[in-house]
Amino acid sequence: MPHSTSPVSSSLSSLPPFPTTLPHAPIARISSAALLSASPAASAAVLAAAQTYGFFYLDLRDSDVGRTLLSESEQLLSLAKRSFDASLEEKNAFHLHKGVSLFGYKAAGTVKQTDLTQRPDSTEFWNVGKDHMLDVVPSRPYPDVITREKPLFADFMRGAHGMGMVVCAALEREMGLGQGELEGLNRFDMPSGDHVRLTRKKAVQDEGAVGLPSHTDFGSVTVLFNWLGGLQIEGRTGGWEWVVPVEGHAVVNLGDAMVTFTNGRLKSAKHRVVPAPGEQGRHDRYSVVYFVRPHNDALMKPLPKFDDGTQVKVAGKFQKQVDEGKVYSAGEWMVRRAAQLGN
Ligand SMILES: O=C(O)CCC(=O)C(=O)O
Ligand SMILES: [Fe+2]
Repeated sequence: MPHSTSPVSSSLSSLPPFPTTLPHAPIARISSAALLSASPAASAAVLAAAQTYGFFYLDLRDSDVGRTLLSESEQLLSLAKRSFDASLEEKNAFHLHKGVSLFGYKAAGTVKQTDLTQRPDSTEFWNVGKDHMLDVVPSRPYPDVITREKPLFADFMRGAHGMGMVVCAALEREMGLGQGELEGLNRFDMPSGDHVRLTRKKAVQDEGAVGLPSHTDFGSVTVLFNWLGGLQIEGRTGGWEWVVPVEGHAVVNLGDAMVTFTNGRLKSAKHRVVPAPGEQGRHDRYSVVYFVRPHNDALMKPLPKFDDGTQVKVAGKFQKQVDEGKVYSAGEWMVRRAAQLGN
């Protein structure tokens, strides 16, 4: 592909702007080019973000890998539009199986409620496994609209996972870890829970609706593309702050596995999706997400440097067994966490 420095055209510019009056989360913007060249300042910015908000914007306009990801995220956005257009009956034929596997279709209204209002979520997903698109394991069924685009998924997955590894490498440098210590827990070529999630939340009919209830991601690194507001993170004083989509940037956040590996030194921030505000709410809201997860055989325990005989609490429900000395493999952990997703 010829080298290009021109910005990737984005569908963001065709949507109404995010209202200027709402509070933006003041999260850092970090250059992908700087991170790819192991810049100390960019690496330090990643660590600072990982210790405070647990979220940052990754500028993808300034590197080849970044620009490819931007262009593929746009292609996956149009695929998402086509794939959700099928009837509910057609989509439900591929529904995920609660407590067994995360992959497949998830209808709106089936995510476990965590918000005080206990209202059903209003977001649909297609969770498409990395192992299925890269032939690491035999694939489960997906609709044709997805299987036809296997090369696009595979390429996007490789690039997004690679960006996750660039983030891990920065954290290794900044935390005095061995080179590859975090990366080695998230192998792309081994069976894992890594996947692309396409989401759709239909244009707002009810402003009190829950897009996605508050949660933490349970893997290592999440690389997220969205085009309309709605994502919020818990600010440092406890209130919700808006993570506003920024042209040419992905939103990156850490999940619970990184909290476990570093025994609480890094943060997996609580976040949620609410209806897009103002004029934006008149449009269907989509997101394209890549979840880097530890490979299935990785052990969910602190790295030697951070192992002091105790293990910090994440996702309370399973803590009792951990306190009693149980070490989960990532594979077991994912199945248990997936059970919380509802069916
Ligand atoms: O759609 C978004 O902006 C966020 C989605 C999200 O948090 C998730 O799928 O875990
Ligand atoms: Fe999330």
